[in-house]
Amino acid sequence: MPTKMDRRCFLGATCSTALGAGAPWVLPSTVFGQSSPSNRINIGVIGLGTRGIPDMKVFMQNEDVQIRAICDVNKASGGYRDESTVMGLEPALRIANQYYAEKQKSGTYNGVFTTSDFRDILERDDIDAVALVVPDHWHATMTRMAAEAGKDVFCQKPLTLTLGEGQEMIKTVRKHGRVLQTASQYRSNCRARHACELVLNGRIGKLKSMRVRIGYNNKIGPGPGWEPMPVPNDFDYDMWLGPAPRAAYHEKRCLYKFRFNLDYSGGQITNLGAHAIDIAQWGNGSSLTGPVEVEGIGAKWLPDGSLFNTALESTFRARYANGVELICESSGEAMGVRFEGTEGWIEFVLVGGKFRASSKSLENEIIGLDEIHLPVSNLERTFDNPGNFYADHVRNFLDCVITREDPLEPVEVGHRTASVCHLWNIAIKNIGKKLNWDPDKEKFTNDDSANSMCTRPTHDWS
Ligand SMILES: NC(=O)C1=CN([C@@H]2O[C@H](COP(=O)(O)OP(=O)(O)OC[C@H]3O[C@@H](n4cnc5c(N)ncnc54)[C@H](OP(=O)(O)O)[C@@H]3O)[C@@H](O)[C@H]2O)C=CC1
Ligand SMILES: O=C1CO[C@H](CO)[C@@H](O)[C@@H]1O
Repeated sequence: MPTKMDRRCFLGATCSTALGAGAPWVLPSTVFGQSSPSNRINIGVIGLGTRGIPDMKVFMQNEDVQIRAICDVNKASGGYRDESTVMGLEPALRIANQYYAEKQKSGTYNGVFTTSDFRDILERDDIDAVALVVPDHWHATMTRMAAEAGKDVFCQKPLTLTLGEGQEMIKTVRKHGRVLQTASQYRSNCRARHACELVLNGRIGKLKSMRVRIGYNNKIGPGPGWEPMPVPNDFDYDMWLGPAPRAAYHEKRCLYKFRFNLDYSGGQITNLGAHAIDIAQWGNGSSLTGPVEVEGIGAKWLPDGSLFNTALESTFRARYANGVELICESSGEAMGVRFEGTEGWIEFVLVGGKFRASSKSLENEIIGLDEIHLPVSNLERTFDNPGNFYADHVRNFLDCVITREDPLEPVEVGHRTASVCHLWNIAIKNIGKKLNWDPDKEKFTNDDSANSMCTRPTHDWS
């Protein structure tokens, strides 16, 4: 007999109508029999930095996965988020070879293909899917090319660099019948899902507002007058820049810090907003749409000419067609989302995965069979033990590669989450203006200059 919490997760899985996300159909991995090599899902990992090496390990630990190929423009260096850890192509290759050598008990393994040009991976017939763990300015281009090459895609968040990229990605992924999972892994967290199901089922009355907190910039960049640095040996800087504008090299432009330059990312607004706003969108039932009005309340930047040009901190407000208000701000408190309703509140703190609510009994609340249930990636998880939900999110992708169902965060949903982050960035460049946003047409209806910020020219890198 399932416990209360077991039962809730179980119901969530089986009754899912997947508000804003395709219903998952989780196939047991026994479908692969002995996981014979011919039945394995062959993966290429592109980008082996701060997140890429951990992602490769998560994929590798699935019995039915074979890492066939890896790609990075950097052979090896330190200076990523954890400055002293050496990452890049060579350390990743050592990790993969050692893993497979130990598994085969042969002592050696040399079966992983390496390259600094991701197109070499896309043209291989033996690759089923790619994990794109590269800076944000590459996500759209690599997704499009991977889909055209017939590969399924696990793409890191934020799915896009600009608002304009999303529809093209959706079109290409759907045209080629590919599975795409956005790596906003909190949708695989049992507590985040419970919070959203409670909100969607009216347990805090009518939802009035959502308060999102994200962190401040966590790195320091050089100020005005910074001096370019020589491009390191064994680093293909042109291929790192790719579709972004040409720019003089500085180590703080790359290696994790790309987040703080608008040519490659959107600062913490897109970096962390892609997690926290994703959960707000889920709980509001707006995963496939967006707000109708947005407003920048305040922002601080570094002096002009600094290498880092994303907002240091900011506050943003938006309103949805259902009347719900979204208030987002930079904060020293742990990243979180607080849903406030007419009869109570619920908060999900992403860092540490904590659930808080106006009433303790909400933790144990059961969602009935005839109520709204959100999709689940791992039926075993319970509220008391959300487990390794990142691994569950990856597994959900792999299951969908087999079943051809949509995963928890398909391309449309990843695009809409990223869009709210981009609206935040555009709004804080237009402080004092209330911008009306048409989420169907994906256009501002009262400001042409804001519309011009939805797309950017790209460099012809090929
Ligand atoms: N879901 C999550 O929790 C997390 C998601 N992320 C996301 O992952 C992505 C990567 O971030 P992160 O790992 O921190 O960044 P890093 O800079 O640490 O790593 C990115 C890697 O990709 C390499 N790279 C860049 N361009 C190319 C290219 N054209 N072909 C092959 N490799 C390339 C980089 O090379 P080089 O070493 O030379 O810079 C680097 O090794 C981001 O979109 C980020 O938002 C990151 C952390 C957590
Ligand atoms: O997605 C992410 C999760 O958290 C990290 C910070 O701790 C981010 O930098 C990263 O991009």
